[in-house]
Amino acid sequence: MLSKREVFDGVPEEYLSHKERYENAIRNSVVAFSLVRKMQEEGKTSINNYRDVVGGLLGSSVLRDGSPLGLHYIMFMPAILNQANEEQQEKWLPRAWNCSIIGSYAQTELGHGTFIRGLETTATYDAATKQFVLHSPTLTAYKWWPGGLGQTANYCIVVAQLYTKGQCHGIHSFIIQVRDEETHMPLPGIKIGEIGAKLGLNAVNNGFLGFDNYRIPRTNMLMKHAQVLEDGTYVKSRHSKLNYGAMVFVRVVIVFDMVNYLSKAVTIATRFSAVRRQCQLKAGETECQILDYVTQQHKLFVSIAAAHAFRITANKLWLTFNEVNEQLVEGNLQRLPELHALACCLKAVTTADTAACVERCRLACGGHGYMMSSSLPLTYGLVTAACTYEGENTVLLLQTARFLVKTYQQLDSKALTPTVAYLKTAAAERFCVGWSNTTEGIIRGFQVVAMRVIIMSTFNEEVQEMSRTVSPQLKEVLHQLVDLYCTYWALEKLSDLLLYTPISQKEVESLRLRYEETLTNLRPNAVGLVDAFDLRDEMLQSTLGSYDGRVYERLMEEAMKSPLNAEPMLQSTLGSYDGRVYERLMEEAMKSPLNAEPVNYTFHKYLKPFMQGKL
Ligand SMILES: CCCCC/C=C\C/C=C\C/C=C\CCCCC(=O)SCCNC(=O)CCNC(=O)[C@H](O)C(C)(C)COP(=O)(O)OP(=O)(O)OC[C@H]1O[C@@H](n2cnc3c(N)ncnc32)[C@H](O)[C@@H]1OP(=O)(O)O
Ligand SMILES: Cc1cc2nc3c(=O)[nH]c(=O)nc-3n(C[C@H](O)[C@H](O)[C@H](O)COP(=O)(O)OP(=O)(O)OC[C@H]3O[C@@H](n4cnc5c(N)ncnc54)[C@H](O)[C@@H]3O)c2cc1C
Repeated sequence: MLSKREVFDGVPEEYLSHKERYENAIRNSVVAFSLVRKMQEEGKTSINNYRDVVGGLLGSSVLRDGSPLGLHYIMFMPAILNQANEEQQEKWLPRAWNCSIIGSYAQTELGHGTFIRGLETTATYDAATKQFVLHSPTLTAYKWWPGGLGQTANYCIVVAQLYTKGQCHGIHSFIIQVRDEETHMPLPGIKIGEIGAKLGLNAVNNGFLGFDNYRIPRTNMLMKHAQVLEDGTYVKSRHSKLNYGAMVFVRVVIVFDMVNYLSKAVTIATRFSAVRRQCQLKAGETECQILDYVTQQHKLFVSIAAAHAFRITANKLWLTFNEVNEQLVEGNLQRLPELHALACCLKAVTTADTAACVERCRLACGGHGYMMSSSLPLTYGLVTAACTYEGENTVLLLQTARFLVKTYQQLDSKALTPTVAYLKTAAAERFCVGWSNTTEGIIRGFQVVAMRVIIMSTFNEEVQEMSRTVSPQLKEVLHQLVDLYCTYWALEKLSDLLLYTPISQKEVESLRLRYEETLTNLRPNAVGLVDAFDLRDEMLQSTLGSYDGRVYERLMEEAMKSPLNAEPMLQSTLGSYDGRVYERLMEEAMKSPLNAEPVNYTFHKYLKPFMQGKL
């Protein structure tokens, strides 16, 4: 098994070229996902519960900047489970599950990502041959972004506008082979490659895909929800948005992902803050730990509380997701809009907050936080991408707003679904809720704010759940975290509270004092709280956050690994753009060294043996 950082004669991956990063990612991924296959064979993971296993691997040090095989598990397989009929699942799932085919998910195009009803790729049914003809009518119709598609996947789910009998029926999903299974060469009518270097996730091998009147069998349209019969008759789905199911699933999974990244970043920053001594609280004294500064506590402690809040929320969202999907199977679509709104809101809020908190953790570590070896810049690159993919955050919050406004408009005529029932209470109190500086008082205040602006999501604290299952000592600390999280956001959103609740100036002042008291109360447990995330050094991969606190020795050891300390010069930088966006993006993509060859050597050396179960 490859050791976690030994690649290319011991050169850490930060110093690899773009092409070497990809080749290294393939080597690491086939080894890592062979473990998943071994667990499958031993019955330790199944097609319905591999999320934790794959999620753990994708967040691990072995695949620290993503994996070309990630989308296979994250979207290709869930899309088959969610949108293929039984016959199609029998045909495709076993091959996907044992990785004898590697898939991706191709929805976004050069010209469209958010407005998916505007996608340009067409799938036109030819009844004479019982085939669909896939075509990219323009450059902007090229699929752009699908993970793993550049040089790795040989199949993918393609989302295209379905035409039959001269009529367009909107976007539908198709499973399409894009490369030869033996040679890995792109099939005739397929134009494919990778899109080039990105801010982060440079091991994911995001690709582009164009079709030139490419034919597939009718039965390659995923037909669980809608169908096209042999004569071209279109049978529509019970609900037009059931085809969006794969996106809802990934939005739910992303919330769990944010818990992992936020826990990692705040562990690194808190431990470093306990080791780092800088300046004196009183002249003549020894320099104090920077963790003793209230300003440092203000930067970090709310991230500890947020990691717990997000974990509780993610678990609750996962329960809701499974409940609603069980109801969908029984034909009950009643809670689908609520699930969509929840998944949109929580994906947007947790990714935006995590990106902000990870950046704050980096800033809290001074210059050492800016080092790649701290792992904080890499973590930021990973989480900030999540604000964009799987639905850009602004757009997803608008979806939630749309649902809340609609719910409010039906407040008196329709039973409310569980997660918006608070709107009834807030409405009943006619916004004149009395203010109290308690956790419950703050939550109620936000419910009133939400009621008024109908775009704030409310924060469901699971305090009762904690009091049943934890010791008095732990309960006290967890309550401190709850208090911290609520008072932090009450102070952050003070303008709303002042506008819409009767909070008084005196109460704001005591809220501020209470906030600082809570920081002080949490200080003695801060390192213990991040130790409780139980993240091994191998996971953190950080010179600043290692458990033993040997920060400076590690910084120097890592610095000495730079080839710059052994050689005079390294690569140059790339050219800039002239404003012709799509053509320039494609021209830049074609500069990638990966696109210079039809098939990278790692296919024959690693990927093919892995897919044939010979590794
Ligand atoms: C399993 C292993 C896990 C491992 C975990 C490890 C790692 C972490 C995980 C993930 C990270 C890694 C990789 C990420 C890969 C990312 C891949 C992608 O990015 S795939 C592409 C994603 N693209 C999008 O998300 C596109 C965003 N746009 C949309 O979703 C839609 O365009 C829209 C914004 C929702 C608008 O759709 P539309 O225009 O059709 O609808 P509207 O007219 O706005 O609304 C009409 C109506 O429909 C309702 N609705 C909309 N969507 C849904 C839905 N999904 N479900 C249910 N209902 C929906 C909407 O509410 C309206 O209802 P009403 O008001 O009643 O009319
Ligand atoms: C790392 C990464 C991996 C990805 N992986 C995949 C993948 O595997 N498969 C795949 O299909 N896609 C993938 N994507 C693409 C991703 O889903 C899209 O980037 C995303 O949906 C946003 O679409 P866009 O990039 O076209 O931006 P746009 O939709 O053009 O948005 C650009 C800006 O316009 C704003 N905007 C757009 N519409 C509205 C509106 N109605 N109201 C207000 N503001 C609006 C947005 O808020 C945003 O700020 C990936 C993207 C990234 C960054």
